[in-house]
Amino acid sequence: MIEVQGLGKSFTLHNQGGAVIPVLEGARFTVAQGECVALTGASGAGKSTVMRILYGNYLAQAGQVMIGGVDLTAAEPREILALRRDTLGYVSQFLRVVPRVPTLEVVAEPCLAIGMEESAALDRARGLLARLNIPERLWALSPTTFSGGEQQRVNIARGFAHAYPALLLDEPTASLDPQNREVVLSLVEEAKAQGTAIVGIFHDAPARARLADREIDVSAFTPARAA
Ligand SMILES: Nc1ncnc2c1ncn2[C@@H]1O[C@H](COP(=O)(O)OP(=O)(O)OP(=O)(O)O)[C@@H](O)[C@H]1O
Repeated sequence: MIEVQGLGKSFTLHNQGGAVIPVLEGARFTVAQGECVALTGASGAGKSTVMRILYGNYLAQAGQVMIGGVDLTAAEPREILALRRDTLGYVSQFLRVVPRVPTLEVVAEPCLAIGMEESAALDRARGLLARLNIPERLWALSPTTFSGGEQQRVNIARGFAHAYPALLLDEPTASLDPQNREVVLSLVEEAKAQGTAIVGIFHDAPARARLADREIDVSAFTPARAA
């Protein structure tokens, strides 16, 4: 489902004399349907950079990233948007929403975007919000004023609304209480069971041990630095 080959990435700091920071070289891995792969490696090794390349936010200088038949290193912006709508989900700790849109619509939106009937999309959103313990009195309000933990849970509900074939998880259990952490772990397990290919960063080591079938240490892809 996800195939990374010969991936290379460096950053050029144009406002700092054009300094070049090489981060990845020759990165390669694959993630099959129903498999969860955890990215590991010390801080600064490049975990977030790999995730951003996989989501099409950063462009790689070398290599290929195939997700659901689309090569992200060569795709047009509209192809990336279509991939994100249909195939590739991303759950981070942080919610980014349009102000004034009610929570229920925020969560239902990915299902509406793929053409699901409105009543089914709203049912799905209600089910996820209830499961993630967002009080029903909040569903008609915009999540912009919610607490950090509530926003994180709304974001998770939105990320799991549509059963994406591929899913990127950036610390999905960070700062959750034990009960909601357990709900999120179950959602990830259900997605795996449905065949979703998952790449995640989990600083929560017990969560990583439970969910990940394999770990990939991205420091193996650090370019050899000239002495
Ligand atoms: N937009 C950017 N511009 C310049 N350098 C960047 C950029 N993004 C990442 N880097 C550099 O790439 C390297 C890898 O960073 P990255 O955030 O991917 O590491 P990480 O493994 O996710 O670290 P952490 O566990 O601390 O989040 C770092 O040296 C960082 O400074």
